Amino acid sequence: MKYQQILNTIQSDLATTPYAGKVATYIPELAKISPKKLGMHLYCINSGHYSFGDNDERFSIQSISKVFGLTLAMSLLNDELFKRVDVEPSGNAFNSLIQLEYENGIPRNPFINAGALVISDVLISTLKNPKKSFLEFIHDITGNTSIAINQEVFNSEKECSFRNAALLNLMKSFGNIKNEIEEVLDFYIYQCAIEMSCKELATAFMIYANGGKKLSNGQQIISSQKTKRINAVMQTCGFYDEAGEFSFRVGLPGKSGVGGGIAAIHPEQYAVTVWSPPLNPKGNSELGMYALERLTTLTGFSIF
Ligand SMILES: NC(=O)CC[C@H](N)C(=O)O
Repeated sequence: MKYQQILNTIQSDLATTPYAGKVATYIPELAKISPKKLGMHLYCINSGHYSFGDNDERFSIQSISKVFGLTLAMSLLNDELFKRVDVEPSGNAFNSLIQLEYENGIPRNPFINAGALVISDVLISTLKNPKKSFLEFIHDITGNTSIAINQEVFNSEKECSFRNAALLNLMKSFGNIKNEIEEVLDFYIYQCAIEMSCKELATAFMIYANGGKKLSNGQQIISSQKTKRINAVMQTCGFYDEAGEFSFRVGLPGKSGVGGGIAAIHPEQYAVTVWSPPLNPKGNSELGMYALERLTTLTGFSIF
């Protein structure tokens, strides 16, 4: 089967697949999104773009932004970064506080909230204007300068980020947050409030499939050695306490967000994104995971 045919098959499979997932409500603004939204975009190195559904509609990327934060931090710093955040799967929920207490404020990995908050802290210490640099980084890797944050989602999360504030306070008590808690929280929530479509996200994630280089012009955004490491962390930690299940069913490095998006890559082959807002109990898009499982099954193409 050709790729577009495979995507069409997945689209019709999904239309009849029952789901139990629920749209995220703990950020009130996200609760307004229709659970019926569904889009998928496959961007192949050799043969270009394939898609279906709402693949051009922008949604809140939420925790998918953690991959961009890590990339930016790794492009600015070397191994000293990993003294402040580890690279082990957590086996816990994305916003859990538990391990931090007995692991001296060092988060398990950069893709749980605690780890992404440390990365935000590092970026604030390193960059003059972190919000601007973060957005410019996304503009650069997508070639699209219209990508921006959704102000309502930003305001909405700011009003209810008690848990992230708790994580920051706990880590600061261990000396692992250097800047003001309010400033780190504000920058972290800003990243999460960025909106991108499946197509834009697949274009951004192409750098991880393409050895750290932009496909459009060959520009090296991050070294191939660092790209290997980012992909390894996506494989082992991209889905919180469901990282094993995602590897088992899909077999690709990837990252999810509570906006219902998932971005994944196959090194040297493709970047793929899917958006379906209803989340399973672990906070990952239920139909999104199923769509990607179908993709690697129908193409016979996973990293395993
Ligand atoms: N898993 C996610 O997408 C969580 C991101 C969200 N902004 C939070 O901090 O709770």
